[in-house]
Amino acid sequence: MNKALTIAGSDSGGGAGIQADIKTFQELDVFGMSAITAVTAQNTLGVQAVYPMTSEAVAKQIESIGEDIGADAVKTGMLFNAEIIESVSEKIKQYGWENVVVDPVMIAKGGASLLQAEAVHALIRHLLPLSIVITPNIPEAEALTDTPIRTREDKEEAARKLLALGVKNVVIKGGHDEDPNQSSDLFFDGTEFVTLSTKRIPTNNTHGTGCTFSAAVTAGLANGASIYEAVQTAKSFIQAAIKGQVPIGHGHGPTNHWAYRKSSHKE
Ligand SMILES: Nc1ncnc2c1ncn2[C@@H]1O[C@H](COP(=O)(O)OP(=O)(O)O)[C@@H](O)[C@H]1O
Ligand SMILES: Cc1ncc(COP(=O)(O)OP(=O)(O)O)c(N)n1
Repeated sequence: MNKALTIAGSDSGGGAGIQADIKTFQELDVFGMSAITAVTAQNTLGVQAVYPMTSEAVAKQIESIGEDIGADAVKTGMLFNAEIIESVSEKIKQYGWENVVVDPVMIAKGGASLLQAEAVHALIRHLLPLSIVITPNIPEAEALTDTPIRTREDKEEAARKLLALGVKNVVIKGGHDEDPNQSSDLFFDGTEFVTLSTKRIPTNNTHGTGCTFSAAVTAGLANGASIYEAVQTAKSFIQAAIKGQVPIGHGHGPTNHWAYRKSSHKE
């Protein structure tokens, strides 16, 4: 039984955060566990409110997993503030977890802040060096590296800068790219750049794509895949999930977490 822990925020609308992560773990045959960092009141229209947990409450949830069940892979998502980042980093070190996927969540699609601006430094200093792979979108990669990203060369430069910060592997996700035809993610392991491209699906129902993608990478690692294999499967998983979109609510609907299992959506 392979087990994965997500340390992230709750999305009441069910499309992103803890809910997206646990659904993705389940679909990829991994037993999902959670440590909740914040409760968001959220739906397809946006984030209406954020209620952060105390760093003690977050640490305690992680201890409950670490002292008893253990985890084959761990993912972090919304961490909200520097205190939570520091206590999560301490606990990851305490339990010796190495398969750590950091999705450096900063801003939700509707513009709500999911990470305080002053916490970016804590993320870089404490958490990024503990990760096996990080999965920023383009604005997050720009914020972490202070590099504007417009071209492929800019992406490569940002990826190099992230490795210089102590990151071992990075996937810069391409959902925010301007290419109308392809959605291309750039993988870099310090040696080779690999582009993973799929057809861009014209839809507004992309709420939770980043969470779902990084959760699928985490599930792959929990199942014993290599980092690159886990990223490849995650790319197929998110493509199927966007293609099989769930048109609910009045804004950006969520992706379909069971679509990958249904072969008709696989590419
Ligand atoms: N419209 C789309 N069609 C196909 N793939 C997409 C689309 N939007 C995002 N993706 C993919 O979804 C994943 C998450 O990317 P992105 O949207 O950039 O993350 P985030 O939700 O963190 O902003 C990436 O693999 C990206 O290529
Ligand atoms: C609780 C919570 N965590 C993370 C996010 C961001 O999710 P993401 O996958 O980046 O998708 P969008 O919000 O950008 O659609 C979130 N919204 N809520």
